[in-house]
Amino acid sequence: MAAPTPSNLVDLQQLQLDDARALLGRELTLTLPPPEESSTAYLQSVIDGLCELSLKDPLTGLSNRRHFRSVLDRSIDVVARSGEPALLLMLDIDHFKKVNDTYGHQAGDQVLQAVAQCLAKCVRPVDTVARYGGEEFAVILPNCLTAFGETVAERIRQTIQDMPIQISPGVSIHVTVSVGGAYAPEWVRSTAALWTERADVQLYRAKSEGRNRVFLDQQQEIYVSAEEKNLLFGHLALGDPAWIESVSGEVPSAPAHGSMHRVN
Ligand SMILES: Nc1nc2c(ncn2[C@@H]2O[C@H](COP(=O)(O)OP(=O)(O)OP(=O)(O)O)[C@@H](O)[C@H]2O)c(=O)[nH]1
Repeated sequence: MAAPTPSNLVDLQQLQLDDARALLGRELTLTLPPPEESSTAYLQSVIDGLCELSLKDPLTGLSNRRHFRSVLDRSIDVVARSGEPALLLMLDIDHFKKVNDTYGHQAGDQVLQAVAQCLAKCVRPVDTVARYGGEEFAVILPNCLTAFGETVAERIRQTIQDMPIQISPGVSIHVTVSVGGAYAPEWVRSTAALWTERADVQLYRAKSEGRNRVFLDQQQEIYVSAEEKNLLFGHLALGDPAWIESVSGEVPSAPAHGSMHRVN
C-alpha cells in the first residue's frame, strides 16, 4: 500500500475528527496543532481532548461521575495509608423540579451551571467537585481536618443561598441546597460505596428535616493499636519511599504492643 501523502494525511485527520464528533454526538472544542505539525502530534491532541471530555460533565464542566468515582477510590487509599482526614459532601438542589416547572428546562440548566461554578469557587483547587447526577453534586475534600468540615459545608450552603441566579434579562432567582457529609474512616480500608452511602444518609436527613441545611456523619471513634496498624498497613509502608527515608533506611519495627492511637 502506498505511503500516505501530505494531502491524504489531511483527509485522514479530518476523518478522525469527524468520527470523534459523531461518537460524542456534539461539537468538540479541541485545540489542534497547525496542519504542518506531525500527524502524531495531531492524534495525540485529539486523544488528550477526548480524554478530557470523558472526565467532564458537558453541561457544567465539572468532573463527571466516572471521574468522581476514580478520585474517591484514590482518596480511600490515601486515607488508609496516611490517616489524613478526607471529607465527602453530597449536595442536592432543593425543589429543583419546581424551577424547571416554573421557568423551563433551560432556566433549570442555567441554575445547574451557576451552582456548579459557585461550588468550584467555594473550595480549594485540590478538592474535586463533580456533578453526581441530575441536580446532585459531590465534593471530595482531601486533607480536611474534622474541625473544619462543618464550616466548609456551611459556607457552601450559605453562599448558594445568597447567590442571585439570572435566568433571563431582569429575572433572578435564588435556590438552596441540602448537604450531607461523611469522613472516610482513617486507618480502616473502606469502599467508595460505603463512604458515599454514609454521606447520602446525611443528605437524606437534611432533606427530611426541612432542606437548606447541613448534616455531617458523626464519625465513630475507632481505636487501632499501633501494632494492628503495622500489621494492616506495614506492607504498604514498606513500599513507600517517604516512610523508608523517615527511618533512615531501616525497616520499621513493630511498635510496642498495647500503645493505642486514637483515630477519629
Ligand atoms: N433542567 C434540568 N433539569 C434536570 C436535569 N437533570 C435532572 N433534572 C430535573 O431535576 C428534577 C429533580 O426533581 P426531584 O428529584 O423531584 O427533586 P426536587 O424537586 O429537587 O425535590 P427535593 O430534592 O426533594 O428537594 C426533575 O424535574 C428532573 O427532570 C438537567 O440536566 N437539567
